Amino acid sequence: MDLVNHLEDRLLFAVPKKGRLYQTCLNILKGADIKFRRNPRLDIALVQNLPIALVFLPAADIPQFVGLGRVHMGITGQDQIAEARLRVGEKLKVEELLNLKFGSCKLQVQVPEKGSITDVKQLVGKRIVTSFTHLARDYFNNIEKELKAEGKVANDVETDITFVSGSVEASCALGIADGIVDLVESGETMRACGLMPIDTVMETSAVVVRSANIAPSLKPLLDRIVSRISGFIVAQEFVLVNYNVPAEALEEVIKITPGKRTPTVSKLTDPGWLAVSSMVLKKDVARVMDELSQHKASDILVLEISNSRA
Ligand SMILES: Nc1ncnc2c1ncn2[C@@H]1O[C@H](COP(=O)(O)OP(=O)(O)OP(=O)(O)O)[C@@H](O)[C@H]1O
Ligand SMILES: O=P(O)(O)OC[C@H]1O[C@H](OP(=O)(O)OP(=O)(O)O)[C@H](O)[C@@H]1O
Repeated sequence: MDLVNHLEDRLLFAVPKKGRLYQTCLNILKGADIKFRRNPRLDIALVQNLPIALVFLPAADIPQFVGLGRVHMGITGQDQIAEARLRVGEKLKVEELLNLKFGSCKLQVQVPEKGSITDVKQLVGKRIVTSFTHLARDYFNNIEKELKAEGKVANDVETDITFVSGSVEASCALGIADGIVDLVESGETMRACGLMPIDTVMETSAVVVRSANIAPSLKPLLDRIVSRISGFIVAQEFVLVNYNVPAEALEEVIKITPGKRTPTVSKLTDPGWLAVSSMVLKKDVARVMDELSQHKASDILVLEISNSRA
């Protein structure tokens, strides 16, 4: 099929084609009932049940495609957006719509654990290797400016920033860098390479973005997709906790499970008892169950939420 001739009037949605964000993005598309079949050789896939075309791109390129209006919306990291803003400048019109709360990590300045550098100021005038050259340049410009104003370094000193596209952590060991600027999540890669963090340039997570100049006719569909994705993300974050409680304990247990908006309280056939149903953050569920038990709640059930809508 000649895909290009099928793109007109479709909402173009950019999705990372590989890397850390890829699999979760596929889960999100499924959760939003966006059905497609992708020919592995093609980076464009027509959605079967909605007038959307998915465009599979490197996460680093998505801000530029969205920000210059070549695709209408996308998913990428805030780090990539910040880098693209510095690279492209004012022409980049990209708007963050929704934080997806995955792909969370920190962009950090790292140096060899066993070296003499312990402060970023010591890296001024030295060699930095990174995939985020614009963010690193901006970060070191500020430090250089400060040190120059204080007369602590000469005016012509400039930190050397070199681009590599991956395996940044190998740079110090290979003798091409005195420090690096790279992403850290668990810290395993950093530690395995004998590096330690000395500062954080920014924190990042994956977000849904849209182009600032999108045709009004596409806006309702874009809003519908964002609402579906948002519902799916909430469903991933929360569980539903149901339990029974003596009426006199209601006030106390509601403090433990206040819900996302408010809990549902229903009568039971036994007039002294009530049933409560409330959304609880997955990460808090064990503590919440312990506290409910201590406050006379019984028959506590935890149910997965497969999807939700605000
Ligand atoms: N370790 C990590 N933990 C969480 N999120 C990460 C991590 N590494 C990267 N990310 C996020 O994912 C985005 C894409 O990074 P990734 O390195 O996966 O991309 P890639 O270069 O396209 O893929 P690959 O490294 O496989 O070539 C980053 O910009 C960041 O927002
Ligand atoms: O703190 P950690 O949990 O170890 O994660 C950090 C690593 O993850 C990313 O790279 P990735 O593995 O995606 O590959 P890359 O180095 O080729 O970009 C990042 O660039 C770090 O190398």
